[in-house]
Amino acid sequence: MELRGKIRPQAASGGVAEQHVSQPGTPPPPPSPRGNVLGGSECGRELARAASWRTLKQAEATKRKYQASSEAPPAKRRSKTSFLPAKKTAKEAQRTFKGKPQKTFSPKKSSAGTSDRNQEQKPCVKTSSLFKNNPEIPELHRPVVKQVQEKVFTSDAFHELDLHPHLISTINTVLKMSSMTSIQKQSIPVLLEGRDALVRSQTGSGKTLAYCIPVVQSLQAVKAKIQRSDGPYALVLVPTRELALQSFDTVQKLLKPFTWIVPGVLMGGEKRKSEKARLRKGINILISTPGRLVDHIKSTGNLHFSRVRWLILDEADRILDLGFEKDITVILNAVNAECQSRQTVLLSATLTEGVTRLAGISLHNPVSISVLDESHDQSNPKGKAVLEVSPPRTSDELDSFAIPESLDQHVTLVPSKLRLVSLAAFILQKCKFEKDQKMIVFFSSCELVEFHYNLFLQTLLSSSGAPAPGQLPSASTRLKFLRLHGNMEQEERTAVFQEFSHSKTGVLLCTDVAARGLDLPQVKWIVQYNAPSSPAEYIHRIGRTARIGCHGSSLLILAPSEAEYVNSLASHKINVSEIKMEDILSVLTRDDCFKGRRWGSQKSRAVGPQEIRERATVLQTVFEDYVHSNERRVSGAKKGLTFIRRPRVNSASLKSCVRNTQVGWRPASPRSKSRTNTQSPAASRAAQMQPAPSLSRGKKARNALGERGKPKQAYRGTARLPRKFF
Ligand SMILES: Nc1ncnc2c1ncn2[C@@H]1O[C@H](COP(=O)(O)OP(=O)(O)OP(=O)(O)O)[C@@H](O)[C@H]1O
Repeated sequence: MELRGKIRPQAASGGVAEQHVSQPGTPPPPPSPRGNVLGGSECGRELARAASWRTLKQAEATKRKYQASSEAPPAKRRSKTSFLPAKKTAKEAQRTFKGKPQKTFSPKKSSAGTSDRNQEQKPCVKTSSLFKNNPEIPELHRPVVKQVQEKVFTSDAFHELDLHPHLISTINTVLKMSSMTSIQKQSIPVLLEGRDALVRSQTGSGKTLAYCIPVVQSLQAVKAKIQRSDGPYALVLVPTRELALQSFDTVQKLLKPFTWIVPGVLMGGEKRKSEKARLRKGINILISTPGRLVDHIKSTGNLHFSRVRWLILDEADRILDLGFEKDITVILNAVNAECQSRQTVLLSATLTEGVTRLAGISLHNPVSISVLDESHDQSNPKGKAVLEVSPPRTSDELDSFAIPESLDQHVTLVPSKLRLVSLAAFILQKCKFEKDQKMIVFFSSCELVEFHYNLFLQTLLSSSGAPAPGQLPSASTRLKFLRLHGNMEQEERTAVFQEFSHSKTGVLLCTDVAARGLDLPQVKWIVQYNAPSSPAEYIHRIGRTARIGCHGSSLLILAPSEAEYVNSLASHKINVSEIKMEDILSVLTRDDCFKGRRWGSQKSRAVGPQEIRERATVLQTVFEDYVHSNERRVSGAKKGLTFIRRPRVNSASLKSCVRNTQVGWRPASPRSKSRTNTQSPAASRAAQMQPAPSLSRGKKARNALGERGKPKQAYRGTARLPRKFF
């Protein structure tokens, strides 16, 4: 089976054509009409450099030369094992741009609709050379820090607590749990005493039951039996719809023996009318996303809070971060107006400044509950929970997050042009060549998820045994791709969430909509294709694996210029070990469909860096062909790359390095309104509309939302993105 790409494997080593390297005083060549829309998040100027600034003459001459010898053009290498060729000399760069005007190549010439034979006759001028002119990958000098660890399980059984026997038997028989986790053991008795609390423990340690059990225990004990028409006794606020469904499911199970208490869920994307009808009938434990609850507070006459005894904010720091403060204020005002005393509980694996601030608003004399290990807290040698009256912690403690012991964290430094093939190679390695792997890949925007989902679906995946045109010959029936983001219809979101939850394998491409709280069983790998917006988000993303004592791994993909991000993680006591990009790409040698032409006839040739480069280029070519085969795909790719979120970093130097690499099609100056010749028209318009980068979190971030919560303009400041982005 022939690949559809027009570049012949000879070009794989990257020697066919030269790329533009900016030299002082050298006029830039005209932009290619196509540009290279691939290459991951740091497309911007790097992407522009990667575009095909080549003359037809040069390409044809090179092709003739190597076709004659049926040899691949020689790759310039620094050393035998290096994947990154030496930088161009000034002379070489001059040779590239002096002389006749540069010609560019029409997208039509690369149309995927043309036959293979036609393609062979066309000049091999299509793909930018993947392995040339990449930034050097720095040595990663990561500081080794001692991570904060928590003990997950205790040997204490639920029946040791003073709970209703039916509740205990439901926990044992329906949830199939017998012993408590550390955070449950510490929280349940305190919450049953009626105290407000801040609960912090690592991801996947059982915080949901830590609040659900006390709520159910206390409500079933209310003397005059609760009536459905009484309305809410407990309000549970969560940041995402999927988490709302998940929490509702847990509450529903716990309520099995207490049928007179009615749980209910309200969330965006559902029909308001039917929610109103359910509210009218009565919901006693109400689980909701803040926005939808505010909707009902404003428009549903019969929503009363006079009986509210519990207010629970799960993932409380997220609720604050995403600009929900205004919603929370409306909710608190509505609740306070009708009920004077209630118990408030905030939970999160990352108790941050934000949560503490929120605690200042709504908690009364709160207890801080967390589980720390003995090494972290010398005054607590047995690793018992720490119960304190707030303000509870030093800033060092607040900045360090516990990570599950059985979670192996990795990082890899990959130049922008190689990000896509590296991601694809990693997915193939884990989910095609290894058995029963379930993986989540995080991207920074809905558009990026859509783009990669469609790309992988069309190129890596086969529904039947035989690959369709445009697919790799190795397209696998074993691979399964799913996607989840905030721009999907709710029905589809729910279906995907359920499918991935119940599936043993599969790759879920998603935004941070899946980063918080979701309990998706058997996930083995978490990949972060775009750096998270903060260390806290890093913790929550990787926390989708290694839950409740299971083993899991994570991989963070960074650009060479983002290497310092590893230090930023270390300052929060997060340890990552490096995987070399070469090792990720080397998986391509396990699949003969990536063979370049010259290796085809040499069966016993040893696998070396040159062959890996060649195979990576074959894969990249398939991707580029797919994208360039129609305008819609090109614009989809550009759209995806327009909204790149930068990681939230503390040091000024890191901020500037991230600014230079993370954002796509961004003018050099963040405030500049001029359109650079690397910008797409849409991106240019978006750049002109963007709010000042000084916009900060919360209230200001909401300015980017339209009336109905839709982004009304491109939002690319340093602030957190509005929640609609996820
Ligand atoms: N006592 C227990 N024994 C066994 N499994 C438990 C116990 N408590 C909770 N679990 C299971 O552990 C998993 C993680 O629980 P949960 O989702 O509540 O964690 P979490 O701390 O809220 O995580 P996150 O911080 O990611 O939201 C769930 O599958 C839950 O059913």
